[in-house]
Amino acid sequence: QPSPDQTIGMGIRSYDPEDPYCPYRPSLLHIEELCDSIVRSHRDTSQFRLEELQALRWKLFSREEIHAYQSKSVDEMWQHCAVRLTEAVQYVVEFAKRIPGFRGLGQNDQITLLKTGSMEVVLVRMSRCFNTENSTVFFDGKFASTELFKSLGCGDLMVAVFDFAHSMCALRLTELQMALFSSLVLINTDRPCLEDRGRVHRMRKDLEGCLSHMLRRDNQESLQHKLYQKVSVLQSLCSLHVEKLHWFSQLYPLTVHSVFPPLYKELFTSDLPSVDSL
Ligand SMILES: CNS(=O)(=O)c1ccc(CNC(=O)c2cnc(OC)c3c2cnn3-c2ccc(F)cc2)cc1
Repeated sequence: QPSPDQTIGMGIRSYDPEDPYCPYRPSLLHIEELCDSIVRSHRDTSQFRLEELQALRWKLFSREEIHAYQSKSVDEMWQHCAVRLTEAVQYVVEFAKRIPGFRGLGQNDQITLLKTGSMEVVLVRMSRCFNTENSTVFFDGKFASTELFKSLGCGDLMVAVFDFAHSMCALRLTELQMALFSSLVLINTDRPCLEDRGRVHRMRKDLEGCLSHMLRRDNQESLQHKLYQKVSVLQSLCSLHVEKLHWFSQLYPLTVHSVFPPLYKELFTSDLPSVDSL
């Protein structure tokens, strides 16, 4: 029997790795603590709670409001979206910083992982604010369909972004599953120019262990390969975004150079990243 001092509260035994009766294997306790930390970080860095987005889901833009967006010039609408996208990325940067171990990585590796992964996590998170019943996404305080983004001149990109959000909704991820998947999208050992790949790999193994443990616990192992299949779609979406940005910057070099948010430029153009914007 466990010694009395190991029983706290409602008969829950404290964790003592030396105790043969210990209910937790160190790895299981570690996994549960890691999951708690990651889902808390995800919640704290998602600008809206799911209930808030749910309550807003039928707040649609009027014809006049849509027409006003569609009447914006290409560069005006690009500026507007760049600001929104940068805001979403800033929350992802904050999420990354709270992933246990992330701040232990070298500064350059943190920047490399964010430069290549932050947009991917923004796209994963967009499924939280996507209404599959009318294919609208929460943008600027109301729900909008792809037609609102017409003046961007990136119809194919926006359709792909909406389709991806739709396909993520179909997986019906819990916040914990989305949080763990988002951390795995960021902590990716295949990113180019990583200096300490081994350290990223060790973080990733822990996170993979968390995801597979939680999928097993929820009896949803089939989700595992569906999630990993999303990674290639994410990467092609991000390449398309960078391609469109390159096309836009050819047409409006001054807008990108002097009006776009610095963080947006550092993450999505070939300018060398500077630390202070992260
Ligand atoms: C992520 N957390 S959340 O609480 O669910 C949450 C959800 C939504 C919003 C406010 N909407 C957006 O930010 C937003 C909505 N739709 C987009 O695109 C359809 C956005 C957004 C930001 N960038 N882009 C975007 C632009 C161009 C592109 F190629 C890819 C993505 C705030 C917060």
